[in-house]
Amino acid sequence: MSADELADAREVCDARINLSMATSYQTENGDITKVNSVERAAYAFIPQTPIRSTDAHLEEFSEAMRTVAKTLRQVVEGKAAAQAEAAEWKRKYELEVASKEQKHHNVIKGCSNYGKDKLEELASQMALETASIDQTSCCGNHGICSHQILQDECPGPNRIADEKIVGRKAPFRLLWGCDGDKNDQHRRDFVSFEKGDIKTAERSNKQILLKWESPPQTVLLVTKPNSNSVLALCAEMVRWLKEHNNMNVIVEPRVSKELLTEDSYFNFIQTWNNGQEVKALHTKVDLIVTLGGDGTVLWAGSLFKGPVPPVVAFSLGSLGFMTPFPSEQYRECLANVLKRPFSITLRSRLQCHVVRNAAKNEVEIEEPILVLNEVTIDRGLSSYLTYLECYCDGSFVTCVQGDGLIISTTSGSTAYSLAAGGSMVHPQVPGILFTPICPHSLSFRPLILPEYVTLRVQVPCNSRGQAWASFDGKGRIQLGPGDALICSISPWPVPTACLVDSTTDFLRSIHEGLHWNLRKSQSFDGPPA
Ligand SMILES: NC(=O)c1ccc[n+]([C@@H]2O[C@H](COP(=O)([O-])OP(=O)(O)OC[C@H]3O[C@@H](n4cnc5c(N)ncnc54)[C@H](O)[C@@H]3O)[C@@H](O)[C@H]2O)c1
Ligand SMILES: Nc1ncnc2c1ncn2[C@@H]1O[C@H](COP(=O)(O)OP(=O)(O)OP(=O)(O)O)[C@@H](O)[C@H]1O
Repeated sequence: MSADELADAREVCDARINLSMATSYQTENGDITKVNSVERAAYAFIPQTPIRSTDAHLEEFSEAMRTVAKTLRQVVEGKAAAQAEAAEWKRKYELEVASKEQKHHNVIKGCSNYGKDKLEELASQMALETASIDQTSCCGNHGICSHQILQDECPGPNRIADEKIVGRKAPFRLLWGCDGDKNDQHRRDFVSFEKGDIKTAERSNKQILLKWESPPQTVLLVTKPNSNSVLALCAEMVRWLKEHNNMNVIVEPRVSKELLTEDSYFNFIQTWNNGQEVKALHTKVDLIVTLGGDGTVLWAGSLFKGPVPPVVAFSLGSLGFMTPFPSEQYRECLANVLKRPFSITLRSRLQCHVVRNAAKNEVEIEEPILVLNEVTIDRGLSSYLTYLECYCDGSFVTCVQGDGLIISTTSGSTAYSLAAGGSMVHPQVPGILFTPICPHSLSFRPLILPEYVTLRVQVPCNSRGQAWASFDGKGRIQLGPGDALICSISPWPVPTACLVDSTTDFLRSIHEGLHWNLRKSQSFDGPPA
């Protein structure tokens, strides 16, 4: 070895000694700065020494092996602990099952020895005890309590201990939003949660039938104007109702005049002279008969701001989506409706309020406007985009920028909303349709919201223009910046008589009225599938 080689070897040794000292220093004191300066010196030397590189790899390898060994040891120890714990839980569970069986046996034995009086006494004690056990839990006062059912165990001396076992599931109750406490029985029809298992009511046939308890006596006839054929049929029907059924007939003032001009025979018909009498109509009318198209049904509904008597709609229009009865067979149809039970569709209506300057909370209290089809908020004659802010129960829904918005009932889903791209919805489905008109957006799909929400459509204060609200295509009202329209489902539906039943009539209307999904069938002699 030359003198130079010897000097190099010494430097290597010195550096290795420094490094190991520095490492132990780090372990003992954790002084990172010092270690780093030593490491820097060491690593500066490493490229020059193949010995250092091999040592470092060996150190890393042994460290890795130590880590693997440690992990394996932990796994083995953990598995053993888990097995021991599982065995302990199994033992406890078996003990509990055995003890429960024994107690249950005792209770049944106890029960069979009790007389009826004793059982009643125990049951009432049980109710008292339960009330005192948990004063905060609900027992039907605010909703349906699941633990009302959990308490249905056979009473006996071990009742409280039993309850602990029977009531393993935490009792809970379902509460019903803002309506609070009323009408639990009605709600049980929709959802039950016996023993804490939430279950919806069985889907039986929910077709509603109307059965007269005493014969109907008064008919209101509503007819499409400006039609001689309708007036002729009206006159014929009035005669038949009077002569064959001895019924009182009420018609609109316009129709009364027309009939009396034709023949003084119609002196017996009744009509009204003012709005007060219209308001009282629902107290006198047993049945409404309409002669016309869908517009006449809408018109008849609009005469009733509260309850609506059942409507029998004869078809004398072109589409007749809501007019299932054929006018040529009016005698048979009316005879059936007057004497036998018949199916009805409860068509929900929207009640709409216009609120002026809603931003300042200046609420204008007026009678709501009721619509059977829809309320439309559009740009009217304005050439600007309508800009509308929409809220659902106080939550922001969206801003409409386009020609407008349709808020529709499910009955109205086949009218304007359908033309604007909304879904067709069976009229008995409880919902409100939210359908934009020509939105200037690629992603504005129509929505269907639950029937219990309240919608608020507001023209923002900084809107460039006005908007217009119209109700079943009529009665336009201007909405200025800051004004709002508020709508929700009215408690007063329009009950319409069905020719067959709600579903059959609906499907017949979309097939025959709208030619829904009409397509020539593919011939069978094409290429194999
Ligand atoms: N682009 C459109 O489709 C459009 C535009 C404006 C109004 N309308 C609808 O017209 C209704 C007013 O009806 P009208 O007879 O007084 O006016 P109308 O005489 O202009 O008739 C409108 C058409 O809509 C049909 N229609 C009405 N209600 C329907 C329903 N629930 N289901 C299926 N079709 C229905 C009618 O049979 C008629 O063919 C409004 O409530 C609105 O829904 C539709
Ligand atoms: N009793 C009424 N008084 C005033 N207007 C009515 C009355 N009945 C219907 N109308 C109006 O007359 C218009 C036409 O009525 P309707 O839709 O019933 O007939 P139609 O247009 O011939 O039928 P279809 O719409 O099926 O073609 C509607 O705008 C409706 O509002």
